[in-house]
Amino acid sequence: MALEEYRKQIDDLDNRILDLLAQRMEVVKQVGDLKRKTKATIYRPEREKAIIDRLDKMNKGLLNRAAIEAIFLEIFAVARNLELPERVAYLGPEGSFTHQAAESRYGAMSTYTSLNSIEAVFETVKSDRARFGVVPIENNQEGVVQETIDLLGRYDLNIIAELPLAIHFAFATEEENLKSIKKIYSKDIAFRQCSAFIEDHFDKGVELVPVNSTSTAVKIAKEEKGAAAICAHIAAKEYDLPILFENIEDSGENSTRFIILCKGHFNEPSNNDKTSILARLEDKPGALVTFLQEFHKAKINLCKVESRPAKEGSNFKYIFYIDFDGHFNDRRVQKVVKNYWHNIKWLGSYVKLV
Ligand SMILES: O=C(O)C(=O)C[C@]1(C(=O)O)C=C[C@@H](O)C=C1
Repeated sequence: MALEEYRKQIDDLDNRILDLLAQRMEVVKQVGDLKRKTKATIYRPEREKAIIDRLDKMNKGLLNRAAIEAIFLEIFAVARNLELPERVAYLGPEGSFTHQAAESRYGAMSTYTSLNSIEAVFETVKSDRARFGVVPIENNQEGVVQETIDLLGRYDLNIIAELPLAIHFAFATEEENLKSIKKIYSKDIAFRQCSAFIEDHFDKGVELVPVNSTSTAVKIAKEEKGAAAICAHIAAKEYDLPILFENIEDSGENSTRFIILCKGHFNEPSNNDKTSILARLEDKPGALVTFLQEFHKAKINLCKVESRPAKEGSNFKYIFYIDFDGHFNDRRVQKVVKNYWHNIKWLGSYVKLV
């Protein structure tokens, strides 16, 4: 068949897809009306997961799960926006990895606010200037983001979803020849994670200049002669700085887990959930072991236990951030926590992705 013939077929199929999408959005609009009347929650991640699970199961075509997910997450994002435009606050600046993570979930139709600190994201969601907040909670090379854990203790917000993102760094510059590069701008952490690339391509004469974000690095490299940036792909694209090398990080397994914050939101169980809590245990020998043994006895898998010093004025020396498998409403979980009501702050139960 000639190319023109194939294209004709594609055009016909696209027309039908668009028509079906428009029909879907008509129904979504009615769901939105209903939800607004009953004050029900717009964002239902467990329902979105159930749809993707179902489509993945029935799918007989060429699409794999990742492709189905990519297409439908965008459809859900448009749908949610139609039900109620949602503002998403994230740890900026524009072009940061957090921005990339936020866009991967909320798509191109949502309204975004870039903020300068993790606390500003918490504050913005708390005071209803944004419905959702996206912040990093841990990187598999660098460990947990302690500020996020501490803020989860201080603010009454819920974790409604986790977002794992593979972190890749790009090397971007206006220079065509590496020999012309005198300065490389980036974040400290990025220099550490791309040290082999830097050693392999540059001699000691090149200056590594740490700045507060990889987007700032891109902005400077765009203006300054002889400068380059190590940055997120999205940042180089945003400021139109040519990428010379992609994926320059030392380890191919660098990933960051982000969380989505929201006020007063409770996800229904999805059958594959994770729960996050903060536990304040008494400062006496064996308190943590006894508490954790309860999980063991109930056959609940612990995913993460992090200790943080309790801040002044508290009777407790340490606060423990704990992630475990299961929904807070599960009978097994309720059995464990029932003797610890006063010690526990429930942060959220959400679909487990990591
Ligand atoms: O089923 C719902 O509750 C909807 O609002 C519809 C819909 C969808 O597009 O399928 C949209 C948003 C929710 O996060 C989940 C699903």
